[in-house]
Amino acid sequence: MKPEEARARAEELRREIEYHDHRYYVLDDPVIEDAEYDRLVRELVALETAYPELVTPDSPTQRVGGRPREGFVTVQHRAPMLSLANAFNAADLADFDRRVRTGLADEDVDYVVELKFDGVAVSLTYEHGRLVRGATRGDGVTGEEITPNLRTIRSIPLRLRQPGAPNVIEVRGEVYMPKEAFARLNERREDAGLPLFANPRNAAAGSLRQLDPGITAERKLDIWLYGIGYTDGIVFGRHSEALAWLGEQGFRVNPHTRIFSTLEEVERHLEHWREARFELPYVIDGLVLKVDRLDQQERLGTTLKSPRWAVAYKYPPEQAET
Ligand SMILES: NC(=O)c1cc2c(N)ncc(C(N)=O)c2s1
Repeated sequence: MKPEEARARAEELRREIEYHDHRYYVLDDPVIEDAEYDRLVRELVALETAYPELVTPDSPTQRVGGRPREGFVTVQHRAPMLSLANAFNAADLADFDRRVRTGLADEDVDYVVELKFDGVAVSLTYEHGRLVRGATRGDGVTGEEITPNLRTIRSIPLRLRQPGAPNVIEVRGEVYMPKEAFARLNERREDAGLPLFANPRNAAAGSLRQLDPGITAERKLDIWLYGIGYTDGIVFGRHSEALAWLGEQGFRVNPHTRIFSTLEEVERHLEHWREARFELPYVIDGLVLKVDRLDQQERLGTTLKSPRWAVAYKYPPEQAET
């Protein structure tokens, strides 16, 4: 095969593998048999081995890369990752809603209501559509650079759907360990006489902060994306629009998000999830309410710590795992 044919075939294989990764890991709806998928990957690995100059950082073969690092580098988030004020009951919610409507001079308000995942908050930076950096939230301003670890999470796209990719976009989400994976991991650790993780959040945090990405890759982590930080080259009018765009770009966005325009509807929704959350294959500790229109978010602004346009409604902690 001539080099330019190899380059063309490698790019064709990458797109095909990316498509199937998206179907399998993001949509949970594969359209190819595992054996056929493995054949595609083997062909790409063979091509990249024969023509090493073909290897690109965003090739699906480069997910579990690099030697273990000595330590973690810290990075500054271009836009701070704020924490959320909490609401624990109907009175707290009514206070939040009143403050929002007062701040907006009684304009109509739509709330986007999303599940609140009990995992590790991370920020993914894409430049010209390619994943260039991943970091933990840290203290909201400075986080730990964990790009190689995040690249092992197969539902994280290494490049965005072209065209339409902005120059820079920081995407926020929560890395978590599904309940099933957590139970299996602790079983293995018990058999190996290792200390057990207390809960899926600790297991996710411990798995993400591995200096060896090969270990992270074994831990079956996953991610939900739910926010956008700094952007250059794209503007959204509503948070719900940003979520839809994330889904179109191939990100894993949670299907239980809803939009309501009255507090009564929000409260009915929160009551539904008070018990329904235990049926989910991942842990949530509440739900998050966000004012949908971004111009209204701007007008409400933030305190030093938290946005005035969002609140986390928390359920009482789950009974300790028996
Ligand atoms: N600190 C924050 O801003 C957030 C934290 C979380 C979280 N742990 N889970 C879900 C969401 C969400 N759906 O927006 C948010 S937002």
